[in-house]
Amino acid sequence: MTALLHLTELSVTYPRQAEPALDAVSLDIAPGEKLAIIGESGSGKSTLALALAGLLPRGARLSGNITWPSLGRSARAGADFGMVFQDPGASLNPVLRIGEQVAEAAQRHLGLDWEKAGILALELLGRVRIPDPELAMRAYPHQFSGGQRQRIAIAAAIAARPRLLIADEATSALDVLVQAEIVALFRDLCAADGMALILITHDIALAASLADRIAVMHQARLVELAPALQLVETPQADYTRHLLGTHIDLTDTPRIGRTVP
Ligand SMILES: Nc1ncnc2c1ncn2[C@@H]1O[C@H](COP(=O)(O)OP(=O)(O)OP(=O)(O)O)[C@@H](O)[C@H]1O
Repeated sequence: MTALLHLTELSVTYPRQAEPALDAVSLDIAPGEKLAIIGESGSGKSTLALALAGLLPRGARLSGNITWPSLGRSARAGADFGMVFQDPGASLNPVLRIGEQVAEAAQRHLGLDWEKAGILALELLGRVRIPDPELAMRAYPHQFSGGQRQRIAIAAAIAARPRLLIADEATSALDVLVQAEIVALFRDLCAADGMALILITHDIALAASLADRIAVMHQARLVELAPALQLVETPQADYTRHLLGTHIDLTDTPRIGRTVP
């Protein structure tokens, strides 16, 4: 199958830094694939996401290649890929009504008129299970809980039907129940729309329960990339074994549904 996204030897060095924050990372993502990227704080996960979204700060040096083989051209932010972050406040405008924010994404990227974009926004709010979408369209971000704001940010990010959603710690600030709902939403969106997902997380159990494959980052490098259960059950890299050993007790992780030998 033609890859959706292909990274070759991608490296990033931030201004005034001697060491790269991302060091020669190569990987493919298939259309519809759910890839989790795990690793300790500072290992380069967000840098990878920012690099492929074209959002690195000015002065950052990027080398290597990012191609989108199944698109046959470079990807457009918002249209071909969307992003959601840990803080939905980063992507929602506090003084714009929810309906306008979601409709604006549809209008801009799909070229819909306001009326059609509004109808789509209403449908999207229903799809991400915001209660009473009609009322929500006229409300402002502060009138919603953190979990609901994250759902709204997801609705805006998927308004243009992107081929890829990048979720950078998008569930880490939420309580466990709300987190599970957002994860179920990601799963539904990928299954229904064939959308691919890059899920950046510290939570190995979450990665193992949702992702098709898991990439492990350590000190700017990709140290292991394997199907999720294989990586959890038979990790190859010493660092992955260390991470699994220190961060979760897999014998006590019902979300994975298996135990490590
Ligand atoms: N704008 C920046 N300028 C300079 N250094 C940066 C910048 N952003 C990140 N870094 C550094 O790059 C390295 C990788 O950071 P990055 O945020 O990609 O890691 P991460 O794995 O996403 O961490 P976390 O899980 O804490 O978000 C770290 O050493 C970090 O301090």
